[in-house]
Amino acid sequence: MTDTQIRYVRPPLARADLLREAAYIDGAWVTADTTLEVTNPATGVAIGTVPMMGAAEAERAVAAASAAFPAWKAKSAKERATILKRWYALMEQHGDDLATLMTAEQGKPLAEARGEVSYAAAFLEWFAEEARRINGLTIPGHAADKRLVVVQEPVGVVAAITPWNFPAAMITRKVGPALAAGCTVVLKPAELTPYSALALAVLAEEAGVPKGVLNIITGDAPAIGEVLTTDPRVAKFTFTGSTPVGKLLAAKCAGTVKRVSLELGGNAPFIVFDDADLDKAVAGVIASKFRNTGQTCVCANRIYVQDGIYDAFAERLAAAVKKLVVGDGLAGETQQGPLIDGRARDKVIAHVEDAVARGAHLVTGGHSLPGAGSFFEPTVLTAVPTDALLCREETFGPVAGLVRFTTEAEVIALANDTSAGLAAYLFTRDLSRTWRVGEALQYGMVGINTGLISTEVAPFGGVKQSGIGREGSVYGIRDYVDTKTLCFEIEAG
Ligand SMILES: NC(=O)C1=CN([C@@H]2O[C@H](COP(=O)(O)OP(=O)(O)OC[C@H]3O[C@@H](n4cnc5c(N)ncnc54)[C@H](OP(=O)(O)O)[C@@H]3O)[C@@H](O)[C@H]2O)C=CC1
Ligand SMILES: O=C(O)CCCC(=O)O
Repeated sequence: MTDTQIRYVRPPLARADLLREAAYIDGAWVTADTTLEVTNPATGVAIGTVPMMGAAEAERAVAAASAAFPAWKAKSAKERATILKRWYALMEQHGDDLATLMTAEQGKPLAEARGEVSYAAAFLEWFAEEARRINGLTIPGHAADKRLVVVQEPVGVVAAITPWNFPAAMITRKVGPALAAGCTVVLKPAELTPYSALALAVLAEEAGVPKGVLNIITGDAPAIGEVLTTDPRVAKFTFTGSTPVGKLLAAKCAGTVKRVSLELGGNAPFIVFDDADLDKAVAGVIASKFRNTGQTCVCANRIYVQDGIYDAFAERLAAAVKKLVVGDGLAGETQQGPLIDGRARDKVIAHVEDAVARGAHLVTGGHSLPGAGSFFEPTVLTAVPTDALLCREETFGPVAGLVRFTTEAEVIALANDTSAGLAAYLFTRDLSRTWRVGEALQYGMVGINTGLISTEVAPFGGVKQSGIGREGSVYGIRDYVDTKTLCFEIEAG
């Protein structure tokens, strides 16, 4: 056995070459003198390394994307769509391997990882279809000799920075529309989950994505980010991650007036009215709050339950949460994997301790689990005060905090009392109330009698400080095109 085999525990893959320990620049796999280790959060054991790159490699990647842009833009929409469809098919074909890799580096249960692979692939399929519908407009001329035509052109080189919680879907949701529109891309994935991104590059290459069209670099986030947000060759910057980092990077983009899309943190209210179907509402909380062990920006963060059903709801929710199986995501029965790292677990602990110190009651869970993995028990708290951290900040963990409310007006005010505006949920059988409350909630997305709102066909994005722009759907391509007006003057015959 070699040193590497002893030190690193590789996930079992049918195609071992999907695990790449190199970055992908200008169609070549590139290593670096220094490396970063990638760790399995369920075991605390390293999987392998990726190159520690910085500004120089970021500049090379931008140069490659810039050089590749004219030829990629010049391809017909159908040619680009054909390549994207092949990439989609390869993702599905190797879906089990991609899921295993994702679970190993990110921790989510294997079934959830397989679901994310299909969700991620669906963005490639969807935007392959959209590539051929980036239609323009003709406008009646403003004078007898004038003709106006509007065309949509690719913005150019796109720089993308993505997070660890959805290591594949956050990539294809950006790269799919970018490539469909005719843009080229430089992507920096999260350092905690780079292998899913690099495996996608392996499949993109096999699908026929030409060299330079997609570049993936790993390493020093601030150094790479500095280039991606300031280099004048980059036309657009797209980011999913925390609100403070998003704000910082968006500010840097101002210097070269880049187009900016941001998908930032949420603080989702989940409202259960007296007339709700309780079983459905409990299932909704499990789906929304406990998806990816509570680590999504659309996870329910504050659960408002109306007086009349509060106690019954709390009891049923606690019973459902107690049944959740916690463990290594690679084990078949696991429903809740580890948190991404010790820092994430410390944040969850702090939120629970803060709520309890302010008078909340711990109904189930509430503790981290011993061992090398960053596990935290699925938790339910009742009587959470609205000034608790659990209500004020994104917890990003498996903690359901219940708050009692009495009137519709009161809960709308509570729900909107935040600078975030990504997702909200409401459960009621009253049709008029679904419209009233749905319209009153200041959020980019509202789930009505459902805890799952994500699909490639619907626009995803937030209002207020949760972001700018929309991903997925027919709207998702708009962030990757510039609108150009052609104004013709014609001579009389
Ligand atoms: N909207 C969402 O979906 C997400 C929200 N979050 C929220 O953020 C909290 C913290 O998570 P965290 O992982 O720290 O999120 P970050 O915002 O720090 O990370 C997201 C991405 O930004 C990169 N990044 C971080 N700092 C810089 C920088 N200065 N310049 C360029 N790129 C940078 C990261 O790189 P690297 O990994 O290499 O450091 C990663 O690729 C979570 O608890 C959650 O509340 C987190 C992830 C996703
Ligand atoms: O947490 C995120 O950043 C994105 C949520 C995943 C999704 O539902 O699309």
